[in-house]
Amino acid sequence: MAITGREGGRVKLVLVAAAALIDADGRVLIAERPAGKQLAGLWEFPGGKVEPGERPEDCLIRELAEELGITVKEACLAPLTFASHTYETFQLLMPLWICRRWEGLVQGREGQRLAWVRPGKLRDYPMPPADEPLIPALIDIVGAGRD
Ligand SMILES: Nc1nc2c([nH]c(=O)n2[C@@H]2O[C@H](COP(=O)(O)OP(=O)(O)OP(=O)(O)O)[C@@H](O)[C@H]2O)c(=O)[nH]1
Ligand SMILES: [Mg+2]
Repeated sequence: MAITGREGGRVKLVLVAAAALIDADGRVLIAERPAGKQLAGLWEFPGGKVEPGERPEDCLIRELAEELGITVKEACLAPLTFASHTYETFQLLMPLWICRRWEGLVQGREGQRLAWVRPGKLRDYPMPPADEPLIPALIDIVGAGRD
């Protein structure tokens, strides 16, 4: 049988590379999607769409520089888990890497608000539906946090 989407039609697959940056206190960085973008106001992991012909790791390093102003070495990215979520108009496939080392100061380069959050508190921040299933993997690897 042919591979079909939820409606029985063809599915548009969108590949997004994302990172969970972890600080020395075991907090995870999330960023608020700016007004005007799809899913505005929701908190997400930094990252973005993989361009045609681009390696996902190169995409993530590029997006972390563009969005946060930091330099990340590929050796400092470890695969953690992935999201596969059926949105109305596309199928999101989003590998999530964990990163504990980077160069530079993390800043919201695109005007987005940032928050460093203990994994056990991530549910206090509204996230895209694709992201909720990723939280247990973060709690497993980092711990829920003290408070
Ligand atoms: N970066 C990121 N995108 C996510 C997450 N969860 C999630 O559903 N998405 C979706 O994945 C897609 C990636 O979008 P993006 O806006 O980050 O892509 P981008 O950085 O390349 O921006 P652009 O397309 O505006 O240039 C969006 O449809 C977004 O809603 C997440 O945790 N992080
Ligand atoms: Mg992005």
